[in-house]
Amino acid sequence: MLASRCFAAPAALRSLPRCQQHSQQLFWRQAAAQRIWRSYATTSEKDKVAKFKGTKGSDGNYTVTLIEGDGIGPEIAQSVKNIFSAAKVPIKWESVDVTPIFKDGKQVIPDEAIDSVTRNYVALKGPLATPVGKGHVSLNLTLRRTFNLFANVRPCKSIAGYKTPYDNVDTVLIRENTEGEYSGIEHVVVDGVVQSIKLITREACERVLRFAFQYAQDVGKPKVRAVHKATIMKMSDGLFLSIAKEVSKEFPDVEFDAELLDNTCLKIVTDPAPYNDKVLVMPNLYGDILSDMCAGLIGGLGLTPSGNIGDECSIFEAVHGSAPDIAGKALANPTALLLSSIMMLQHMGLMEHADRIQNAIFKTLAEGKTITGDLGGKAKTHEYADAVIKNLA
Ligand SMILES: NC(=O)C1=CN([C@@H]2O[C@H](COP(=O)(O)OP(=O)(O)OC[C@H]3O[C@@H](n4cnc5c(N)ncnc54)[C@H](O)[C@@H]3O)[C@@H](O)[C@H]2O)C=CC1
Ligand SMILES: O=C(O)CCC(=O)C(=O)O
Ligand SMILES: [Mg+2]
Repeated sequence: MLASRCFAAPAALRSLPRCQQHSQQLFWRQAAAQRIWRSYATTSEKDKVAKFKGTKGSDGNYTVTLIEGDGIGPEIAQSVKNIFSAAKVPIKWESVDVTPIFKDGKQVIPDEAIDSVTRNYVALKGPLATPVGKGHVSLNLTLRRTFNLFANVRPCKSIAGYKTPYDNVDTVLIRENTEGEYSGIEHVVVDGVVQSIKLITREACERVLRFAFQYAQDVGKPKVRAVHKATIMKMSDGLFLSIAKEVSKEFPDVEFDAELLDNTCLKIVTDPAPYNDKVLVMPNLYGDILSDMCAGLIGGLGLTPSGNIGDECSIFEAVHGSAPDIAGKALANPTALLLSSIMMLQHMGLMEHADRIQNAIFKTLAEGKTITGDLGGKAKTHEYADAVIKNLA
């Protein structure tokens, strides 16, 4: 179905040489799915936006797509399901499998999965493993592009009661989520020489930067800082930076500055406190790396959530991957996926449920009696989830 949908790749891509366009075909074809415009003739703008934040069925439940994912995915997804069920959250999960299938000689995500997210607007996703080198392209990236989830919001906040070298980390990183170094446009120039293209477009920069300024305003962070390396990538990061300056003029109440990525890395691990009043916004790969680094400041990848936000659909997922080293052993910390599901509930406007579950998570972590191995505890994944359920009371 996807392959047959007509979708024009952006002009910036069409102008690339043929061989480079080719490696992008999967992404752009799947991006066609988010072009299946629905008719809003009878829907007001306000209703339209509300609709994208989940639709309530006649039984009072919202249907949310669930992609359990690989490795530790099913174990941590089970914790979320158990806790949501105990907390009587009005959500019905629609589980889908995104294992790529061959279609017209290409590997694509099954239509059922694409259709489910398109229909429900909101999804929770476990980690999806990407093979190193040869093999299918990242399904994480494919999903982000398919649904045009242009902003990846990655908050990272110290957990009360869990001691790390810093008690006061409160960073928010917003990562451009559809292009940049993740574009996957690579080819062999001659034997022994390969080229990888960092594609940056004005359109994608503008939308993520505008989102970052708006986000800062909405959550009361007074500053936005663009993190870049425009000293070296003068054209690509240079474009990102110059658009950041332009967009900043639309938000006179938000202070704007910029910092070189390597300097940010040094300064944030030396003292994260000066970053608490800022939203950091950056090209794709920088956000990927910096968000894992920030997770290290508060206790690791078991604790950091994220949201992939688009104009229509949104997919919430942990920052971490499939953790093959601990998969199937009930050692995984489900907190990161749980906090992602809290971001999802907040996005859907289900604030009371979000607060109640979040309080139970933080109480369980602060008590420190039933925490998982990554945090120095002995609890199995399900034992921690059971402790959270007890703390819902
Ligand atoms: N968004 C996604 O779905 C992501 C997928 N990946 C994929 O995951 C696979 C594995 O990648 P890695 O580099 O090993 O990164 P990873 O994030 O899966 O694991 C890194 C380290 O953190 C630990 N860890 C991660 N999550 C944890 C949790 N919830 N509880 C306790 N410990 C946890 C792991 O045991 C491992 O030691 C790769 O195939 C990669 O492509 C990686 C990052 C994000
Ligand atoms: O798709 C992948 O394999 C990696 C994704 C990733 O590391 C991330 O989104 O943070
Ligand atoms: Mg990553």
